[in-house]
Amino acid sequence: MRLLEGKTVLVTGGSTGIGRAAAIGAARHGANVAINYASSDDKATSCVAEIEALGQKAIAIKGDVADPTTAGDFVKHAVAEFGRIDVMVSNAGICPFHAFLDMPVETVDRTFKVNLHGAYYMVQAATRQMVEQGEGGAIVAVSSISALVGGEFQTHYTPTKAGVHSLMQSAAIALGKHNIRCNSVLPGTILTEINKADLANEEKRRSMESRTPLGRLGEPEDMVGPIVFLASEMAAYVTGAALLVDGGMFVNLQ
Ligand SMILES: NC(=O)C1=CN([C@@H]2O[C@H](COP(=O)(O)OP(=O)(O)OC[C@H]3O[C@@H](n4cnc5c(N)ncnc54)[C@H](OP(=O)(O)O)[C@@H]3O)[C@@H](O)[C@H]2O)C=CC1
Ligand SMILES: C[C@H](O)[C@@H]1OC(=O)[C@H](O)[C@@H]1O
Repeated sequence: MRLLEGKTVLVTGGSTGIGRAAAIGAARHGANVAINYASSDDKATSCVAEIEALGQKAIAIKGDVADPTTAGDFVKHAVAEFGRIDVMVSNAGICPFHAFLDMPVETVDRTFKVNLHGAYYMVQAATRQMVEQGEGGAIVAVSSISALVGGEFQTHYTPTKAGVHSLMQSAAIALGKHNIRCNSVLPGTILTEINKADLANEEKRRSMESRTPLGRLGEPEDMVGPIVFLASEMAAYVTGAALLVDGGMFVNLQ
């Protein structure tokens, strides 16, 4: 069953990792897709090519989500190409691991601006367009298990993921009257560029795996079903919800 037939889906941070998998997964479900990305031109181009090979339309628009003007520009390009938008997957994010006591101010500022402010501007720009269209829509924000638990080298990062989770709850209330649903997915540890260096430490990687009841870390593809589900009419009565996608890691305390 194709769950997003004829829909226009926007994905931020769609060049690699979870965003790329979500963009290609949405296309497999019948959507035309616009991706935003920051720097990986070749990967963005190849994502578009993969989507076109599936018989769907795609565009890639470069832009830093931390810049408040990027969001409006992204939505404008998508509407010019596809006529409307139906779904926004707000996914772009960074996690520059660093200790707390000597955390540079610039690292804190940048992480907040990309992960939280960027999500805010994107969700706002997408839903302004959806309200204008008058036919509802869906937002799926990529938060994290880190919205619920801490990380020694993520003191600047975990608050942004809690913020994204909270943004979806408040946006669900603000936008319910427009039939715009706002939900988040909370991935556990998914093997992508964001944690390649961190998980190159064999001991750390093994310890993360052993804490995961399903016995392995996640792959970007593991995020596709949950994101497509929340974006689709299958989730027509789901809003303000947060879906953990972590192989059971969160509940494994002892
Ligand atoms: N991997 C994991 O274990 C987990 C990841 N997450 C979240 O998932 C999301 C995606 O991360 P993941 O796929 O793992 O990481 P990747 O590093 O593979 O992908 C990050 C994506 O975000 C884009 N991006 C980064 N900064 C910006 C920016 N300023 N403006 C626009 N795009 C930007 C990158 O674009 P480009 O490459 O072009 O620079 C890339 O497309 C993040 O929000 C992360 O916090 C949540 C929980 C766990
Ligand atoms: C980047 C980390 O590996 C990843 O990011 C998250 O949000 C998860 O909690 C993991 O720590």
